[in-house]
Amino acid sequence: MDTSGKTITCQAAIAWAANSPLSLEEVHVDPPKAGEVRIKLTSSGICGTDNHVLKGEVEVKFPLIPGHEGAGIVESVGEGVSTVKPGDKVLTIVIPQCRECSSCLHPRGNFCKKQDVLPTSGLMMDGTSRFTCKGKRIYHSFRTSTFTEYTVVPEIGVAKIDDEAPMDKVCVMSCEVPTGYGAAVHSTKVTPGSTCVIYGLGGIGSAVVIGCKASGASRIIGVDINEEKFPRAKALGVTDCINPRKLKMPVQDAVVEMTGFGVDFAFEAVGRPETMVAAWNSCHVSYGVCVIIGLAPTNSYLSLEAPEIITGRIMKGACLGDYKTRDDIPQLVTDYLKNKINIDPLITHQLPFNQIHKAMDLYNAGKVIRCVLLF
Ligand SMILES: NC(=O)c1ccc[n+]([C@@H]2O[C@H](COP(=O)([O-])OP(=O)(O)OC[C@H]3O[C@@H](n4cnc5c(N)ncnc54)[C@H](O)[C@@H]3O)[C@@H](O)[C@H]2O)c1
Ligand SMILES: [Zn+2]
Ligand SMILES: [Zn+2]
Repeated sequence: MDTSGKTITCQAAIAWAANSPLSLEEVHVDPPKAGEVRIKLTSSGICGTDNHVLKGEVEVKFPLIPGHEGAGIVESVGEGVSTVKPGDKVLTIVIPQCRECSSCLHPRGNFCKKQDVLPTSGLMMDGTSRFTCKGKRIYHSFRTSTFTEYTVVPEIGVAKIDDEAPMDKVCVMSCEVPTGYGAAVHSTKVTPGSTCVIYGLGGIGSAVVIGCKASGASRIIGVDINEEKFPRAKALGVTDCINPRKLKMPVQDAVVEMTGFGVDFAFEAVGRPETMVAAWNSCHVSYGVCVIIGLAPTNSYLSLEAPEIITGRIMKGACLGDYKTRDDIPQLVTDYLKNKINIDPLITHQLPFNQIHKAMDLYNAGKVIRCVLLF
């Protein structure tokens, strides 16, 4: 049946408020307007950022359809869309690439001015929503919203990928892999023989480990308060695992002691100010590089010892591995198809979309690296 130009009625998970269970509802998805693309989702990961949204830690508007780490097939396109067509395999990307703003035009910039993360409006670029449920407007999540059978996203946030891509797995290429692997191999360029520490061994931290290992790091220290994460982290290349709650000293002091002088590269993949400060203080004071990946709660601040800043250490934030998203992420997918990156260990669970409650329970119990929802 040709659905283009028509409203589609389908199933979606709605968060009606912060800290309330997701509710599976029948929603109406409007056709894409000019510059927009409607996508039939095939898979979506559940990322730590979705958890921050659901817990009300980052400021968003409710009710909303969460989810951003999506893969799917283009169903229809709005006026003027030229880079994708119905039937194309695509990923939804949180940080778009408009190719026109100051970030996109800079050789290193990737935080496109047309993003809707910091701050978030919950609306498409024309200030309206494409979702309704029970007569109510439902907000978008970072202009992605992937916990739904169909979504509408801006063309500038759609990456067209290889026709051969396995659509049940490749959703993690939308966020987890570029963010974690990219932070190590692209944002920071971890050097062979270097020492690294990763705070948080969830989905993103595990992808950082893969990147550090691929770059030839000689020592990779993993820090997590959930020791169930340790066996998988070791299988990916972590050489030493630390549980800060079992230490008699601050975790950063333990890392400095273990390495003699502090690490070459520290990554924060938790999203809390205290682990960001710990990552900073784990670095070699002169040449260490601290990369902040975790998304801290809205209105939180870092407190650093100001005199210590002159010693030479670098602190850097990174979103989606600093990649030019629409240009570079499809290339990562092709590298996966050519067996240059192995993303399979990052997906520990797959469940049908209508079992999203079970998937959230597994996530909240700390059992998964990534659980992928299948449509
Ligand atoms: N910058 C980006 O582009 C980007 C992209 C995706 C996700 N993120 C952020 O990265 C962070 C991690 O996301 P994820 O998907 O890996 O989440 P996750 O829930 O899979 O992993 C988080 C891990 O941190 C651990 N943890 C919690 N408190 C800790 C502490 N005090 N010390 C050490 N470990 C602790 C948890 O046990 C868990 O293993 C989130 O803040 C998320 O918002 C950023
Ligand atoms: Zn994400
Ligand atoms: Zn831009």
